[in-house]
Amino acid sequence: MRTIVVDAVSLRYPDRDTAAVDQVSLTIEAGQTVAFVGENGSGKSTLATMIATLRTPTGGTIRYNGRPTDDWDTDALRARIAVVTQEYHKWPFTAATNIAIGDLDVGCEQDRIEAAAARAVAHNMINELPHGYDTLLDRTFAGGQDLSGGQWQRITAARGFLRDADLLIMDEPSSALDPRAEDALFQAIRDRQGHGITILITHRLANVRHADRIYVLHRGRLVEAGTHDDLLAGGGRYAELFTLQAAGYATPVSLPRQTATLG
Ligand SMILES: Nc1ncnc2c1ncn2[C@@H]1O[C@H](COP(=O)(O)OP(=O)(O)OP(=O)(O)O)[C@@H](O)[C@H]1O
Repeated sequence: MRTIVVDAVSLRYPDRDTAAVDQVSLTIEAGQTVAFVGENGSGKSTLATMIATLRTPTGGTIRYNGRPTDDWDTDALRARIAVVTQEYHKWPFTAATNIAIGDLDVGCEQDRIEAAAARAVAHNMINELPHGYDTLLDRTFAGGQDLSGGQWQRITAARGFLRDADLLIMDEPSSALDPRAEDALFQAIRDRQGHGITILITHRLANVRHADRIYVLHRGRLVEAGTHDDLLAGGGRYAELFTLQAAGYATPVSLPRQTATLG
């Protein structure tokens, strides 16, 4: 994929008075990692799902390599796109099948599944399950096992890496991950930089510093765009949100002087 052009794209949900995404224009070049940031409800996921061809804009056009999405064979286009969201499905199949679920029609070798799991910090965790990759991830079956939220999120991220897609969209991929897993996942996302296009949506702004371009959305509109350094220097909304979050981490932790008495 050489370019994705988003040209004055809008989307208004049928039951809403205002547009969730309002006349947004941006261009993503081959190999770029870009981030969509902004407060809750600012339109990040809606914009990403339109770019992933999962929703149709109510205004404007999206072009892949210069051709509007309508001119593409939808299945062929979607086969080049992988989307990881917070709302994942838990399939009552093995760990391996849960990772390969979107690509079963093309067949997946075990080593590819394991490589994707490793990038998603899931490989060791799966190996520790009673039957490794063959463990059934559903407790209602004999020998089956459920996973924690963070473990499921790793399986979901592995689904995204498996396809080695031209475009990978990661929408809050780390909300349930522990700090070590989160750091490793974002390193794997950074490793794509210069190869495929990655769109990253996250509220943890420390993780978007390396993005080639950061797009800031507010009430559906694109209000700022630039690198982390550009946006910090600009002193706008991104700088405000980043500084607010960084201050939370910089504050020294003061332990309470007295231990609360239980009972
Ligand atoms: N299926 C839907 N039907 C109606 N309105 C929706 C739907 N999905 C989202 N919205 C509305 O569209 C707006 C943008 O939502 P969206 O999920 O794109 O924001 P977001 O920036 O991704 O938010 P968050 O940070 O909370 O994930 C919000 O006002 C939301 O309430």
